[in-house]
Amino acid sequence: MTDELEKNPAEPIRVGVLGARGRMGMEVCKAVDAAADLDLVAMVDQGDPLSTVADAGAEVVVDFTTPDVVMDNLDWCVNQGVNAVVGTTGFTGDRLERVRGWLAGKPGVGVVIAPNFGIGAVLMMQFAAKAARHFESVEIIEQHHPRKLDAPSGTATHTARLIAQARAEAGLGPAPDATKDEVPGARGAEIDGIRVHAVRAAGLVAHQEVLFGTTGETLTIRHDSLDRASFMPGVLLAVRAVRNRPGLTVGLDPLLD
Ligand SMILES: NC(=O)C1=CN([C@@H]2O[C@H](COP(=O)(O)OP(=O)(O)OC[C@H]3O[C@@H](n4cnc5c(N)ncnc54)[C@H](OP(=O)(O)O)[C@@H]3O)[C@@H](O)[C@H]2O)C=CC1
Ligand SMILES: O=C(O)C1=N[C@H](C(=O)O)C[C@H](O)C1
Repeated sequence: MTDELEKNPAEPIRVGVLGARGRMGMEVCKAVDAAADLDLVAMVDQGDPLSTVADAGAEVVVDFTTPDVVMDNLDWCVNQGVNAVVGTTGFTGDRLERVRGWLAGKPGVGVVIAPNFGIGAVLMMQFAAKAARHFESVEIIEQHHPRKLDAPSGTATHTARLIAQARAEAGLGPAPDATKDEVPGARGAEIDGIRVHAVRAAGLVAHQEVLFGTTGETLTIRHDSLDRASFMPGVLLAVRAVRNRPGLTVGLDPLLD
């Protein structure tokens, strides 16, 4: 039995990375390269043809590009029958529906899209959703490095949606707020009725606070990614799982259960 296993070791998963020269892409290439059960077969960035991925026989593509290009990348992957793990932001409900539509025509293909691959960040969102029904007030403050292209963050948007859903299920109305917005934007953006504030400052990586308030008490749930290495255990978990999860998986939560 041991001999058999030694003669036929499981084949490494062949992985291609899109956005390979970006901040996250470089970290993913390093993590995939260091994993014995994964084989980094393609590194694609702006200007490189996507066919590089197919030519290299990638079974799983990891996409950390930009919201502008990720849908075309994903459409291509699904069409080619390549599984995808996507960290790129910008996934509205409408976009997710389009991805589901593509996957309906390719039943064997799996796609995992997660707004945040940090295990602590996933827990922070779960804790926030759990706390939401107990507090009349809630605001989200996300803080990121100043080279981030989008605001608010995908994580903040996802958290706001989870909180709004929990508040609706608990029968909570809008959070109390008598303030008149003297300067547009002073009270932040509103996502599903939840206020979201985006801070950009040098020195930051990716951070989020969810501030809850009710009579005589507040609760702050905070998560800090201090290094992009924090996202790698979640990315690798998804890379290893996606081939066995046909269809669309949104968020890392089902992979952690
Ligand atoms: N889900 C999660 O856990 C996380 C998600 N993110 C998200 O990931 C995305 C990337 O973030 P980050 O790495 O910081 O951004 P970067 O700008 O550093 O990286 C994006 C890379 O994608 C490249 N690119 C642009 N267009 C294409 C294309 N068509 N094909 C291949 N590559 C392309 C860019 O090239 P060029 O610079 O030449 O345009 C760049 O090298 C963002 O949406 C961010 O919010 C980030 C961290 C964690
Ligand atoms: O751009 C980033 O850096 C990050 N993007 C993701 C987001 O928008 O939520 C995840 C994390 O916050 C880092």
